[in-house]
Amino acid sequence: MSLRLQMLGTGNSFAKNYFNNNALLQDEAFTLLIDCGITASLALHEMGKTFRDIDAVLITHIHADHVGGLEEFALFTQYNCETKRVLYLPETLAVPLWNQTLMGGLYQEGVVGSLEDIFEVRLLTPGVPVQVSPGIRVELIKTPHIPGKDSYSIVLNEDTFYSADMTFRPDLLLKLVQERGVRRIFHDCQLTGQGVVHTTLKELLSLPEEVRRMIKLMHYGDDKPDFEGKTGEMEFLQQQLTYEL
Ligand SMILES: O=c1ccn([C@@H]2O[C@@H]3COP(=O)(O)O[C@H]3[C@H]2O)c(=O)[nH]1
Ligand SMILES: [Zn+2]
Ligand SMILES: [Zn+2]
Repeated sequence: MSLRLQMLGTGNSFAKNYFNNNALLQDEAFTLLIDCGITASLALHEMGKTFRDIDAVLITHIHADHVGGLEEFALFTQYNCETKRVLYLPETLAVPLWNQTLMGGLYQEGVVGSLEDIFEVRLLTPGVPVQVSPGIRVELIKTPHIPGKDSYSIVLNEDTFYSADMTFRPDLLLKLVQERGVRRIFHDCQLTGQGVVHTTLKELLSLPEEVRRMIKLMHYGDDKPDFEGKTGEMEFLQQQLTYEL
């Protein structure tokens, strides 16, 4: 079964030359959006798409470059689509996503009082795989990002790791490759500075060559052109390009 990945954007939260790091995953008849940042609708527009083309959205964590477009997504589907879209949500994010992010703009007395009034909410438990569509199976892994702010990376179809924003976890990456058979890694990559809330290029370059060859870099800054040819075996994911998985 063919599976295609198309990054709406590959930028970090302050990038101006790249859209937010959000992804489309498509099998024959299903389209999953992974994260929905501030620039999501504009990025989709550039791709000749709208939120109508999305069957489900999965949220990895609550930062504006990952959820800042959900209000527009919600209102668009509420008033332009016949069916509710599915919202795959890590169970610990359900309350904060509504109470701390979406309620302000979406609450409407007697009309919208919860996520369930807009989305078909399906809560995800880390470590419990869910078959989202015939060709897309997701399993969450809680990964470190910002203390006290849950963030979840994704194992896709047993062979692909899609990192959320996360700090360096070489032990996890090695375990995924050596014990779970992961063969492809899409990873958050901060090109300069210390890895306080992200994984740095320097840290990823410290991984064994076998693992580096599996990695494509994403969630990078506008300084990316300065690092072309300086990432070893790891390639930069290009936004809006379609990758056959
Ligand atoms: O303790 C903190 C919290 C946040 N930040 C910045 O805010 C950004 C939020 O989006 P992001 O997760 O893509 O990247 C984060 C960082 O750039 C930080 O540097 N240190
Ligand atoms: Zn981010
Ligand atoms: Zn983040």
